[in-house]
Amino acid sequence: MSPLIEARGLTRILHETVPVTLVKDIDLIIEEGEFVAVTGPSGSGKSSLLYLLGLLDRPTEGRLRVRGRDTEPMSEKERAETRLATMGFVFQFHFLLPEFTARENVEIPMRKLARLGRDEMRGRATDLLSSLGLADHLDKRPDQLSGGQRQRVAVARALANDPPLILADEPTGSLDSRSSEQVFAILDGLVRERGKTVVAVTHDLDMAARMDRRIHLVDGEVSKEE
Ligand SMILES: Nc1ncnc2c1ncn2[C@@H]1O[C@H](COP(=O)(O)OP(=O)(O)OP(=O)(O)O)[C@@H](O)[C@H]1O
Repeated sequence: MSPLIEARGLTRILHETVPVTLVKDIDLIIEEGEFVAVTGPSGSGKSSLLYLLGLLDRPTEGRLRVRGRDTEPMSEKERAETRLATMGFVFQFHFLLPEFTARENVEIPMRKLARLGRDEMRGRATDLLSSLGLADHLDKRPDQLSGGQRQRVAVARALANDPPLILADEPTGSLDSRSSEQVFAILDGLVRERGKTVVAVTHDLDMAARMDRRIHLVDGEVSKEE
């Protein structure tokens, strides 16, 4: 079976007045069921790499395959469809829509994929939120939830379409240690119990040490993999 993600020579250069290299010549294979940390100093290209893997940005050189499919010839529409069906995103700041409830925020990606009927979407959002300990908060808006609860809603939203891959950018970066531990345990459980693949950017080296593999970036290049 093809790896979930296969990057070869992945490079992203911004062509400003002076060219800025965000990531350079990255070779990376991510198999299903792995929990992978992306670490490195501030400005080393961690988020840029995650955006490329998540088809939110296009490389200027190199190749990226998702489940064996070359992403280069894909149209924007195909990229968006691949993203919706294959990936869920969790960012440092939850980016929930403030005017919608927790349940509605989880339903939104399902509506975009349009695979399920209304009742099924509602049922699935309820189940996902309940499985993350939020059964009593389904109808609350983000401003009525704590930081840790909001981030759990964001995880539920990332799982809305049951994607094999979760890409997380500092998912615990804005949380206190107890909420961080909860969110980490949820991500870990997704890998261990539900066979998901999680790639998480983190500054937290203790957390990275508990993942399966670490990719360390310096100046946009992989300096160490362990
Ligand atoms: N739009 C842009 N214009 C100019 N420089 C940029 C732009 N986006 C990113 N950069 C630069 O590219 C480099 C990589 O940025 P990136 O956000 O990927 O790093 P990071 O490792 O995720 O950093 P942090 O840990 O601080 O979030 C940084 O030096 C950043 O300043």
